Amino acid sequence: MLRIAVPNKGALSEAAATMLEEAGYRRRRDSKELVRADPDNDAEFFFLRPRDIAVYVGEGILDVGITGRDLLLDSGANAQEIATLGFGSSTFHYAGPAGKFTDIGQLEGLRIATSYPTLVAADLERRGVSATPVKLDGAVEVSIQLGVADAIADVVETGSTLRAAGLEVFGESLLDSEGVLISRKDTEPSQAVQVLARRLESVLVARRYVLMDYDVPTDLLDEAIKLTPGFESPTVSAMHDPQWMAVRSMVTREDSNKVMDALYSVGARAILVSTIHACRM
Ligand SMILES: Nc1ncnc2c1ncn2[C@@H]1O[C@H](COP(=O)(O)OP(=O)(O)OP(=O)(O)O)[C@@H](O)[C@H]1O
Ligand SMILES: O=P(O)(O)OC[C@H]1O[C@H](OP(=O)(O)OP(=O)(O)O)[C@H](O)[C@@H]1O
Ligand SMILES: [Mg+2]
Repeated sequence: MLRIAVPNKGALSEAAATMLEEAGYRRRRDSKELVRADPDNDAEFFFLRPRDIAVYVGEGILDVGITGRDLLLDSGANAQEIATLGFGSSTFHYAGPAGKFTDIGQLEGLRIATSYPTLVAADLERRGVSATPVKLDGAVEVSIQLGVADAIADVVETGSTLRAAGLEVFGESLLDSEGVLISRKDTEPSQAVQVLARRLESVLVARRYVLMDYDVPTDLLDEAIKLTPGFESPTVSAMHDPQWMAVRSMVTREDSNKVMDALYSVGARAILVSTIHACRM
């Protein structure tokens, strides 16, 4: 039985649940359910605080989990990233009152409020800056105004929380984070974990790519398939009329309209795009 840790709430929970559902796993019935059996997939889901997930996985209590890279690093848990999941992206930055700081070195001797004290302490040490992390659970943007800190270090997604508090980032970001699949460090992920990872990777591919079909005059085939090289190689099929060929290939969703325009210019016709419901690459 594969035991999987999933964020029970917060910024990662909805996207994680949707992705698992698309990967064929059972979704929980309501947001209060903390354990969900999925016998069809020989799996059991545990809905936990994302901050705690790395600890359960690092201890080997649960086999695999979904959390944020920033939370994984801050936990110091014995867990490793085995896949990136393409949601929950954020950056992690130092910030202070607008105009006050330009350089991380200016934090020497100051207090820095953060919900990620381990991450921040490690970053300061690496930079040789001696400052004091002040651990807060959240709403760290207001801590400067309340006099418990001189600067903050926090997750920045759109930047609107910082702006609303009259703060701005300074210095380089500490890290770029996103949702990740994690397993215990120094242990080869089991077959079942590898199947889960492959299913999740397939969801990303199915979201990112479309299937493109078109007909092209046989003498223009080589020119057309340069525009749609696909993964391994495009599928080229004969048509009833020998002057035409049919081509099928995967194209990134993002590029699909440009590719269709270019194919049309080359002479391709009946260009069709379909979504990929599921795949294994
Ligand atoms: N706008 C965002 N705010 C907070 N976390 C975000 C955001 N965008 C992405 N994340 C990521 O989500 C994870 C934090 O999830 P968590 O559930 O702890 O935060 P939260 O949504 O702030 O929940 P909480 O209600 O406990 O504050 C981190 O990996 C973080 O990088
Ligand atoms: O750059 P933004 O798009 O504004 O997002 C980042 C903000 O969102 C999160 O806070 P959250 O709303 O989770 O509240 P919290 O501080 O209590 O965790 C995070 O801690 C930042 O404060
Ligand atoms: Mg939060």
